[in-house]
Amino acid sequence: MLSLEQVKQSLESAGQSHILQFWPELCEGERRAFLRELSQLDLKGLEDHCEGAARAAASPSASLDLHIEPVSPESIGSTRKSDKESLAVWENEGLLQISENGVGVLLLAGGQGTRLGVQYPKGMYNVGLPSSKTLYQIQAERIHKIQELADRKHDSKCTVPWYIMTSEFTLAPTQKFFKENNYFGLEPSNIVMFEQRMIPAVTFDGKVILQGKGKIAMAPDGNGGLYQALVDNEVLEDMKKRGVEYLHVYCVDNILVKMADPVFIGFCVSKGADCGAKVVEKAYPAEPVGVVCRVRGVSQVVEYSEIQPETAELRGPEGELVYSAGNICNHFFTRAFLQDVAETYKGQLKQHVAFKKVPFVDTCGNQVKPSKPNGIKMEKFVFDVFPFSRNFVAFEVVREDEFSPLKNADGAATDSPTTARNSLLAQHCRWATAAKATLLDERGNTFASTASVSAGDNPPAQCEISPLVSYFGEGLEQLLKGRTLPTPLILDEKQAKELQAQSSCV
Ligand SMILES: CC(=O)N[C@H]1[C@@H](OP(=O)(O)OP(=O)(O)OC[C@H]2O[C@@H](n3ccc(=O)[nH]c3=O)[C@H](O)[C@@H]2O)O[C@H](CO)[C@@H](O)[C@@H]1O
Repeated sequence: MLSLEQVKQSLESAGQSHILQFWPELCEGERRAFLRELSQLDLKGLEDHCEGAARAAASPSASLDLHIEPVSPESIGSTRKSDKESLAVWENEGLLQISENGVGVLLLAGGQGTRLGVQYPKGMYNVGLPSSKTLYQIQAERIHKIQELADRKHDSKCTVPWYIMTSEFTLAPTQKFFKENNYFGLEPSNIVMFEQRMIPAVTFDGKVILQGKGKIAMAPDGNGGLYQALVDNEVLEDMKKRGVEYLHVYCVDNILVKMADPVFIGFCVSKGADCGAKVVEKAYPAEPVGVVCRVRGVSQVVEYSEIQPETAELRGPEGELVYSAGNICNHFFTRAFLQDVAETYKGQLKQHVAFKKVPFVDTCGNQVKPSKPNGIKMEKFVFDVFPFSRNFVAFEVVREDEFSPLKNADGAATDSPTTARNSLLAQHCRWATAAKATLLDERGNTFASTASVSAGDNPPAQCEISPLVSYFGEGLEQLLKGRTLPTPLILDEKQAKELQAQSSCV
């Protein structure tokens, strides 16, 4: 820990002496805690950070819209447009890589979930499924299942390690939650949690904001903080030790996420890609998803907060959106590419500016909750490494099968707990129907399968299939074919065993 004198000098030379203005009022314990916090700050980089933020506030970066063009449809792989044989080849390739311990998954879970409005990590959220499973549990069970599918196919005993990037806000509660839930049956040594860095929020004129008299307003450095965090926590070394060559990076809130999706992994590997992104067709111009496109000829994502509405609304001759490749925050990276980023490109990542309402103490020491933005948070984005890729590929998937994010609290028309729950249940109904089962509602009427995702729609049948039973709908016909099943139905491992036993008796 630095001395008060050392910290004082550094703050003075960075033009930030106001940070210690309430020092005389702090008690001994508060002083110690504050000094510890300040010692951990990158005091050398503080001046640059504050000046950069002030510059960005004064002249927001020019829009990229003048230089963007869509990715050509031929350069996007697609589950919808590919024949069954190609899909099977990719799936086999992916399962092979998984069976050889070559694939890991990395969860971005450092965000604060402000829009959802909960005080705990989003992964702990229960969207109200019949099983009451949380997002973390669903994801853990998908890892279990994909390991099992790869093992069964290749007679292996593989591991898909789960890397979880957290932040100061989410690390402790996530660790506690996993421990309390016995790591959802996964081997704890195969779950690697690590923390991303935090950076100070700054006023428009470049002064660090004090959240309390002895506390700086800090925020995680964006999901692009991943690359620094990989270095800080020696994650690439851990991957190397385990033989992990391919990483599937994904965000916490998509209830339909296919962890280590063998089709996606296999597609990227067979194309020799070092970097890839799954996309879905955008639902409407203002949908809050980034778009995969080309800027000055180079593939990248333009974030929804940075594209001009006129550009987002552009339509082609058939009425389709010109910029329709919606980023679902599911990325593929080779370890070699991540190593290059860590060694060469990490420092070149763009800083994105977000204007936020940051609670602060005013000069008289009063706590203020601003009603309009008063501060700047600088963030890096995970996809900003795409331009450094030598072979970037995009892969289009079907929204109903793969994308239903939880962003907003209930009451919102989209991306809420209700829409997430309905998307999963609707998918499971489709699987059950495809496996030739008939589902009955409480009055004994037959349910039609649906792709419902809108909050206003009728809820689909309460049919939930545990990921431990089926990962993408496989293996259900032998359990369900020809059966008429009442709902609510939770098809978990126990029930699957019973159905299996009944089928073998027939
Ligand atoms: C920058 C980015 O990726 N934007 C994507 C993100 O937007 P969106 O704005 O929805 O991104 P979120 O703020 O939800 O963050 C995405 C993920 O990153 C994590 N996180 C966020 C901030 C942070 O400092 N650390 C951290 O780990 C979150 O926990 C979450 O898992 O998801 C959308 C799809 O749902 C995409 O269309 C957007 O292009």
